Amino acid sequence: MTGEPWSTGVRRGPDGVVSVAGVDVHALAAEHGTPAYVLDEADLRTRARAYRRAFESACAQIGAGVDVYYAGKAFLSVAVARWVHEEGLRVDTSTGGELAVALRAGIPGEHLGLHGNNKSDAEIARALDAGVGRIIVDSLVEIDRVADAVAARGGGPAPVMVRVTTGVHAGGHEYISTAHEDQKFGLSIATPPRPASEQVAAGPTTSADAAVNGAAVNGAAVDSGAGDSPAMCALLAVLARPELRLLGIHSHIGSQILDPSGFEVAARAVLTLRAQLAERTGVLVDEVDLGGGYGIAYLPGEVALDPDRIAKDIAASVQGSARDLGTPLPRFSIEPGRAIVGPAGLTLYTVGTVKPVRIDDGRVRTYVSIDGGMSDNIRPALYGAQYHAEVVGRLAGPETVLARVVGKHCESGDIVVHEVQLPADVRAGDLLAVAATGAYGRSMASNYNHVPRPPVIAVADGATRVLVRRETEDDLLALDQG
Ligand SMILES: Cc1ncc(COP(=O)(O)O)c(C=O)c1O
Ligand SMILES: N[C@@H](CCCC[NH3+])C(=O)O
Repeated sequence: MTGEPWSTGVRRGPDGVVSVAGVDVHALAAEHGTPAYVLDEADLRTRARAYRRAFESACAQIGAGVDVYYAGKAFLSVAVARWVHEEGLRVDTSTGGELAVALRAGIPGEHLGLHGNNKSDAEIARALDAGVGRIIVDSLVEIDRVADAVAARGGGPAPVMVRVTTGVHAGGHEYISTAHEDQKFGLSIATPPRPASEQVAAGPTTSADAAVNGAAVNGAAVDSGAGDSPAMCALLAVLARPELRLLGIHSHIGSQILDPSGFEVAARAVLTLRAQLAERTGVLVDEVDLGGGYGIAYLPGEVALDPDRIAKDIAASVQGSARDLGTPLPRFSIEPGRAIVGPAGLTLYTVGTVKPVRIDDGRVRTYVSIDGGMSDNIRPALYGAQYHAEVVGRLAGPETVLARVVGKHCESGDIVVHEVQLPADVRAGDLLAVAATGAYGRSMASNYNHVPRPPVIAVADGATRVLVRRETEDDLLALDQG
């Protein structure tokens, strides 16, 4: 039991007992209880460093600068924000809550970004107070909202990027693919076909007018009047507001991407838009962000994207596109989340019941119920995501059964692992670990059925440390006003 999908600190001893970074699972369970998210600090740091180094070296080869932002939505705590920052990454946040964690960690504002398709005025104000390095605007109406907030408080212009959608559809599930057109994120680079009746409508006379006019209709307008794409309208709208400094263009094409070709297509599309804006206005934006989405291994035999390979490929395609377009290279950034924290985590559970169930084709499926479930890992229920599990507290015989690992919630879709071979003698009291749960496990956890959320325990050099404590029933009841 070494190698993917387990973190690099995971070992199985001769007695069959698994340890993480030198701490065995019995000690973990005795000290912290189950279920518990267990995070291998050295593994996480190594991955953060690997992404930064891979992109720095690939970008140095082509003469471009690069920043790597850790996408905090995958999992953020004060310690994790500090670790990734110590490893030279910046932090990308997508809500006021994530921003609060990053600020509590002491990350300087200029190393933070704020995303979100519906930022509140309070979130925008907090980002401006913190002096974040970039606010990624996601709609036309938000451009005015941010600019008005800057105008009201005075001070220098706020650095913004415009999030665009390139039409590239990539990723593991429709819900986690974010750059195709029929979804809520970003502004499309495609020019919408205009009904013939509108084609002779008099357009505004300048780019700035066009942008402002395009942005004015409750944020619903998608055309400046000059036949522009929503993305171009947004870029022009930003340039039209002196309270904003247009830093660059942002594109995130999806998540859990294992076929890297989508990144190259998106890079070309974004650089083309950058060149078009320069031709139109004389403004060549400095930065291009190609988002996150780098896929990891969830099952034995799956192969994660290799940071060195992907960095070289993306750098080459940025270089090729810039050359073809005759524009200088931009500074360049990426936002991996899952690839940094996903493989570093596992969830440790205790088996409660084992129930053989005869299924349609006459086979028997062994339902193994653990002490957590969809409240600590919603991904199988939400996306049909696949995970791998093993009995980790003892040696098991060679015989296995077809098992389904299920939770304790009142929901038949409460499945944590759809299908896995477990030891035939799997039984109550067994410790069971599910691999690669570091990303989007705790961060998407809920209190369904009033189940308190598990703690996040960091392990390093044979010692454990509670990063996020276990919730208690008292925590839940404290919210209930009677
Ligand atoms: C804008 C943005 N950046 C970065 C990420 C991180 O993605 P991942 O965790 O797949 O790397 C996401 C989530 O998909 C995102 O929406
Ligand atoms: N939450 C998603 C990924 C993030 C998608 C949003 N950008 C997952 O668990 O895979």
